[in-house]
Amino acid sequence: MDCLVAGANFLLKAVRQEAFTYIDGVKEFVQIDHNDLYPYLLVNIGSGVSMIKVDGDGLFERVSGTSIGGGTFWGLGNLLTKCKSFDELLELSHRGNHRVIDMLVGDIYGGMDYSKVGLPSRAIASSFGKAISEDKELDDYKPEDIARSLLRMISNNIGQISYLNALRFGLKRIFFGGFFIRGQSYTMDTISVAVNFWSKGEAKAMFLRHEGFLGAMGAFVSYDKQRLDDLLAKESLQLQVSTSPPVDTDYQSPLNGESIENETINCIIHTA
Ligand SMILES: Nc1ncnc2c1ncn2[C@@H]1O[C@H](COP(=O)(O)OP(=O)(O)OP(=O)(O)O)[C@@H](O)[C@H]1O
Ligand SMILES: CC(C)(CO)[C@@H](O)C(=O)NCCC(=O)O
Repeated sequence: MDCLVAGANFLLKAVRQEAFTYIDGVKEFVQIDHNDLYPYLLVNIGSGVSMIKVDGDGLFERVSGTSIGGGTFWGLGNLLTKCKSFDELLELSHRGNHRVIDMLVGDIYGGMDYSKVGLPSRAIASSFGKAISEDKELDDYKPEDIARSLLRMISNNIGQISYLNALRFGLKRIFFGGFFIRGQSYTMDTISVAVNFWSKGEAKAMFLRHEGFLGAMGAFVSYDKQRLDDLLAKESLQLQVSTSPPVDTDYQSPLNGESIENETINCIIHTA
């Protein structure tokens, strides 16, 4: 966890366009003022989910978490859809319709909003709730609809718990990282919507371009920390970041092939 936090702190300080919001398919980079970074909530979505209040370099507390995370999506998705890989499950979820299985507020209130308590008709009243009210077996549902409901359920839940923890500690910023996100638009959109919904528009989810590599980056920078701190202080360090996948893996870039001006392939540290 030390490495995870060190990696997030380093990237947020060293990479010009590291954090971004993702709302309705629109990505907007957020300028981070190095002197006003802390405190923030770091939500790392790996197999499980850790929520960490970060107060400075090496200063952090794991304030919450949930076992319903990336491993749940992959594990339950595997059982329910029989897909063979995580990428196949994600791909399925892109094609699915969650309304087939999720019970919406409108399903309960005759297609209407439940305005009195601020719930729109399209809000999910109960994830997978329709599956109880119909005489259907698992095989009667399309794997893509199951995958979509599952992704939505898990992403919504993480977004909600994250916001409640930010509220609990008065944190203005929530950064989401971890290999579960993988720059996937639907995942990010759902988390953003959840944070927006539960905060009544007060908070915005922010994502990290190098979300899957926070721990590795932290381990790297912690190896010779004093030297890196000196270099950062002198601003003689440039980090060039990848917007393209490494050649020998099937890793999908968080930017889905998009490139950002003047930034190049691979994570290279120049010490000028
Ligand atoms: N190609 C992939 N194969 C398997 N899982 C993937 C893939 N891409 C993304 N994931 C997601 O990443 C999750 C694992 O993330 P990560 O490697 O960060 O977790 P971890 O280090 O095992 O978890 P934790 O932080 O709980 O210790 C998987 O559960 C899955 O949801
Ligand atoms: C157990 C760890 C910290 C391992 O990295 C992670 O998987 C996690 O945060 N799981 C969630 C545990 C919980 O808070 O219920």
